[in-house]
Amino acid sequence: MTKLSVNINKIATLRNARGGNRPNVVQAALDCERFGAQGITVHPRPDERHIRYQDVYDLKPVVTTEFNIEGNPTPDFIKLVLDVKPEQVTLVPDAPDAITSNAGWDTLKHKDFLIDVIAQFKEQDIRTSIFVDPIEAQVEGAALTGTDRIELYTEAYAHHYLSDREKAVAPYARAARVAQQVNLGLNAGHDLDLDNLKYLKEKLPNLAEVSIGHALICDALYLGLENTIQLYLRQLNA
Ligand SMILES: CC(=O)[C@@H](O)[C@H](O)COP(=O)(O)O
Ligand SMILES: NCC(=O)COP(=O)(O)O
Repeated sequence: MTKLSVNINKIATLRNARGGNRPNVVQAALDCERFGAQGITVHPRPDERHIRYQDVYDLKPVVTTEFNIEGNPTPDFIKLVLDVKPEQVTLVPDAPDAITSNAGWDTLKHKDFLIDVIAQFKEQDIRTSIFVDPIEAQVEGAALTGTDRIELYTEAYAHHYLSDREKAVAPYARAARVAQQVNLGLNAGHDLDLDNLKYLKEKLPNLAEVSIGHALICDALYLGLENTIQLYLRQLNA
């Protein structure tokens, strides 16, 4: 089974556009769970333009599914995660001014840094995942950091899916096989949507979890949140 974790950053973006508390991010997380989501993902950034650090503290006591916090492990982020103790932390090497995440870790170059940070989280029984491009050497490098899982960065897959889905998925299928060989759990995310999700899931049999935000929240504007979550779950479980 592949779990669906809903990334609620875009709910926070909408709220922040006006100030105030509409839509209510905590209520939205609870509703996502009520509608079938098996996890809630947040990705706080240093400028707090989406999810704020306070949201993360507010969400922890109420989220009853898997809570996944994503972000670049700056000292502030590490403190937040160690305070909140989510089920999973996903390390993403995004620059503070990047519009969204745009690359995976170089696990070979940053091996010592990742080993140190991952050890801090694992000491507190927080499952770790690191965001990587679908490159076999990077997956092997990830295994040397002590992480429990990797999250494959699926932007390239999503981008090329409509023109040639077989070619688009090939590096991901290879990376997934390497992950299995080196005993790493497998997550995936970025730009996944109702069109491209089912095929990815078919080609990556060991896919444990996807985190989806942007497209899912856009779909919910037209289809409603409950219906949308059900449609995504159907793509994963067809
Ligand atoms: C790691 C990743 O791909 C997501 O966390 C993504 O960066 C979040 O989406 P936003 O950039 O839209 O907040
Ligand atoms: N880890 C990926 C994620 O949380 C959501 O990415 P996106 O669906 O907003 O592109």
